[in-house]
Amino acid sequence: MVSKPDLIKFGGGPRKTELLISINAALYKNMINETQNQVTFALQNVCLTQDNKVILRDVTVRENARRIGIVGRNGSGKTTLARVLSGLVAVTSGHVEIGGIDPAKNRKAAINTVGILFQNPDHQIIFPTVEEEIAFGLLQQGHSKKDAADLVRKTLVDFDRAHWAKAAVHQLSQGQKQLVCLMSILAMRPKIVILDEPFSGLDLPTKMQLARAFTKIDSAIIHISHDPEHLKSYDRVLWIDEGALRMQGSAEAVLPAFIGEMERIGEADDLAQFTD
Ligand SMILES: Nc1ncnc2c1ncn2[C@@H]1O[C@H](COP(=O)(O)OP(=O)(O)OP(=O)(O)O)[C@@H](O)[C@H]1O
Repeated sequence: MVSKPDLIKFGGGPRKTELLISINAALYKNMINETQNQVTFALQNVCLTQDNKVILRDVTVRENARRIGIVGRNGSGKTTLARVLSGLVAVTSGHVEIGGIDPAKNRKAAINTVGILFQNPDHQIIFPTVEEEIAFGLLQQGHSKKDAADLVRKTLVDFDRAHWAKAAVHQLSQGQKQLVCLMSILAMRPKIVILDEPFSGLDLPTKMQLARAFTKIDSAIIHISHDPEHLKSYDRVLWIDEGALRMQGSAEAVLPAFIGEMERIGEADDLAQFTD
């Protein structure tokens, strides 16, 4: 369990659905701000073992792009990699650098460098009202109460949600809570935003609305997903398989290879197997 101060505010369906998501991906790509920053990160021989289980296996990778996707099956290690990149988890061996820092060793710099949007907003939100939730990260960054309040207001206005300031978070829908988490992260102006399965559990209209909110992200983006549809428009994609880097390259190169392998596995019945 990650403590709140460490929870840096960063975190073959029906054809019609696929079509809508594709349209949305195209819309998203066109709306992306061309001045967006790039993510630079490098992992050198990164291994991570937790509770005697090897989760990341000798991952060596270097990337420098505006938007990087990370794809992989359930349990392949994507979320763990996101935690490593944000500095929430220290590696067992190897070296991690993102945005010019080692995020686990330099926590203060990490708060200003990387924001992470988690899969489940209920794991991220702890304050009763929207404005308190957004203010928290800003206060952690060292802003005065007044500056934090101004930045909260500005962020809400940027998202056309000024009327949400006093709203009780527990009364919001999952999609609305996810948007609160996103606003909390962006208010802090991180250089890099990590999105960890941000559409998980959301219905299609909510996904589309959240995807539009992502277009307001000027920071570089690392987007983690098991669904290749979400990463089609990304500059670079890493495929993580059983804790190791299986492939890296353009979305056009990696995603078809990933889909082919997923279909091959889907034809078989590996759900029958137990893993260690
Ligand atoms: N603290 C831990 N101790 C032991 N095993 C863990 C721990 N955290 C994660 N794991 C295991 O490590 C593997 C990778 O988990 P992780 O959550 O990083 O995968 P993921 O690709 O994000 O999966 P999903 O898509 O299902 O969210 C899984 O088998 C998980 O059960």
